[in-house]
Amino acid sequence: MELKVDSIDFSYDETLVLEDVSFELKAGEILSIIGPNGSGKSTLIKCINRILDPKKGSLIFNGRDLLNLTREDLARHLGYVPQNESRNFPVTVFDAIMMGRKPYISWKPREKDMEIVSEIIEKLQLEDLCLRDVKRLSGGQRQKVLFGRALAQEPDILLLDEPTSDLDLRHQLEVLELIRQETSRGIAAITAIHDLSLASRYSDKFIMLSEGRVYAAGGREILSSENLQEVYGVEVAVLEHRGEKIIVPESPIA
Ligand SMILES: Nc1ncnc2c1ncn2[C@@H]1O[C@H](COP(=O)(O)OP(=O)(O)OP(=O)(O)O)[C@@H](O)[C@H]1O
Repeated sequence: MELKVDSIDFSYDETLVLEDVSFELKAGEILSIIGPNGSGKSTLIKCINRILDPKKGSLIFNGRDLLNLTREDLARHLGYVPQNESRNFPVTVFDAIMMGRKPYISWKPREKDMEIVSEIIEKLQLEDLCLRDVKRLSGGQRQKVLFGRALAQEPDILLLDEPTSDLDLRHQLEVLELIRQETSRGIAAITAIHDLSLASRYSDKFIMLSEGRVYAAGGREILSSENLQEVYGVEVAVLEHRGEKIIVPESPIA
């Protein structure tokens, strides 16, 4: 698996919100997109998932232009977890996760689809909720269901837009551990994330966006107090705890 994003631009109407964004991703890697509110993280994820079409540049997946893939192909290769999603029709947790199998089902789920969905429900410890309407879940429970639906797609790349924003400490770790487990089995993940300490712990590489441009890209070394101060406009202390970086925001820069 290889994804090459080369020099993409995107604008909503006339306003350019992504400019000249490039990066590469390989099987097994977790890439975190970081940057302040409005810097373009969700827009970039939506461009990769083809919800939005970049105005310029290319997205090459395993040597093929992503623009040439059918919706069904895309859904077999890319599993998207949106920041939030509101549905107007009732659907149970089980059925919501089964929706991830849609690209593989001709008219009704097979035994294998049922098994995959049941395994995911167990992995995410959603057994007690599996017949509950998704609308009657807490924000964090709903976020886990969206993650489960993406896993059910058995994608090559998981695209996760703030997958832990509604989760408590325990569930944040559980979901990030699951992402790591999945990537250790050969898929890749791209995650937009605000928690820089968690990002540091669980990511192999980073792109730091500032006003739609890549301000810095690379490994943990880009999480320096200089870069973070410049991009987020706050004084930041970068501490070490058991070999991991802990990012502590101290005070806004006047
Ligand atoms: N549908 C839209 N129409 C017009 N402008 C939009 C739209 N969606 C986002 N934008 C603008 O595009 C820019 C990038 O937004 P985006 O949601 O990608 O940022 P983000 O980094 O994901 O932010 P956050 O951390 O707040 O989720 C922002 O200036 C935002 O106001």
